[in-house]
Amino acid sequence: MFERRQPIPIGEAVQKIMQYQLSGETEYINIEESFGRFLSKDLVATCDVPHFDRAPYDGFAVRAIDTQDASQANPVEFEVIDHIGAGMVSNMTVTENQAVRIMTGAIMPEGTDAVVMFEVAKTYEKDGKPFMAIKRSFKKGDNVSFRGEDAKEGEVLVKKGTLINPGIQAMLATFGYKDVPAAKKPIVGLFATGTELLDVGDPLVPGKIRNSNSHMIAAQIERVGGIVHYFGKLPDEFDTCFEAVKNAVNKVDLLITTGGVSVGDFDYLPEIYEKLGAEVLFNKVAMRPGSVTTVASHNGKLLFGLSGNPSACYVGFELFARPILRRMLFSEKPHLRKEQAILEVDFLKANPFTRFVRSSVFIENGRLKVTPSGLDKSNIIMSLAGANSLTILPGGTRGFAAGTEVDVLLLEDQFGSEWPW
Ligand SMILES: Nc1nc2c(c(=O)[nH]1)N[C@H]1C(S)=C(S)[C@@H](COP(=O)(O)OP(=O)(O)OC[C@H]3O[C@@H](n4cnc5c(N)ncnc54)[C@H](O)[C@@H]3O)O[C@H]1N2
Ligand code: MOO
Ligand SMILES: [Mg+2]
Repeated sequence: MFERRQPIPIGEAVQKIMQYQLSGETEYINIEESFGRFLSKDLVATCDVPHFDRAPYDGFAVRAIDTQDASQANPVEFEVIDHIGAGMVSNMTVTENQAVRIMTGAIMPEGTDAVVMFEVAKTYEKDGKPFMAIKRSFKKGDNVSFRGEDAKEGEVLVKKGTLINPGIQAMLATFGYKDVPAAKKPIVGLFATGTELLDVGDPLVPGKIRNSNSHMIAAQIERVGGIVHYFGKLPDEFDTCFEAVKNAVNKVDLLITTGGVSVGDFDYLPEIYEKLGAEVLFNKVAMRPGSVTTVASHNGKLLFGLSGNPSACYVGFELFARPILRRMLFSEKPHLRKEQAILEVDFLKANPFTRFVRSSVFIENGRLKVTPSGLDKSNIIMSLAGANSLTILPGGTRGFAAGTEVDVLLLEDQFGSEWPW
């Protein structure tokens, strides 16, 4: 029997999902493997950096007080009593008019409080002993890199949930994090449903198409930070699909299917959820594409029934599956980052529902601009390639003229947002 569905607002649908406090887990991984992972604990400075006062230049470590009378007319002379490079420690204590020849990175010798760069010192020997003279004065602290100037012990430097980038790798190493607390990657199960589906290597035959959704979503899952567990494709047969879904749920943290969620005669996902005894959170959302996106919960797991239509599937994943996965990766801003951009071209389709247009944002003269990345229909694949954003065009409108300021969700930005709608 044909079932008429009641669409719910997008924000409500997202909230219904986010109410499931799926918590992330920590695993300690070797720093060598941590690039591109998410921190599961705040990164705290375990020591001051640097942890000793040091020279930032090659030159001479001196006592500033001994330089105060130096001028063009009155060079001041220093006896050079030691010579150290980075990693070496002088055991001399510098007293009046003495200096230590010091290289960048070396610890400041006892008694010294300023560094004279080679460029401003004249070096010579007297009675076989090294000396240097300067014609200007220095203040205490001149050319010294102080203990703790980079970071202070105990400081929280990076929040949990942050993607580990090369700079964070440097921090982790600096603070001795041989083992890095990282968010365990959520395992996302994936089925593509559809009797029409061929594998990538199969030749085309009438009525059948190659399964592109599972390859697309696999990449989306990885982009978000999860691990894909692809269970394969399923024909539109109730019993086969029911058994497959039932067996898969317990093997993964979250299960995604594509196709078979609408009201067609071979769309079995709604009945599968019913037979499983799953609680359907929603089965229609006031949006385009992806209106048929259905999400259910079963045994504490979320089941995402994404549309079979490629663009609808793509958008459904980004709006509904991404945030809960990012939450499992400890993110405090798990949603797509929202920004404003200027619409570059007219978009004249009337919008009964809020529309998420696959689009391409770019910066021109310091302004964020956006243009659709191709045809805007939910069965379209090609517009996805150039999409780095989704333009949000609110429902109940008759289209938008070029030059209008619109909201965009950035697909490849790691900053995220707390709650964009
Ligand atoms: N009477 C109605 N018909 C439809 C409605 C509706 O409200 N009333 N909604 C339409 C909308 S909107 C969408 S979106 C689709 C959603 O359909 P399903 O999610 O049930 O998906 P399927 O029927 O299985 O497939 C739809 C379409 O996508 C192709 N497909 C499926 N899987 C893949 C894949 N893995 N790779 C590439 N392409 C795939 C499939 O061949 C179909 O062409 O329903 C509308 N109908
Ligand atoms: O769910 Mo359909 O994708 O609205 O276009
Ligand atoms: Mg269908």
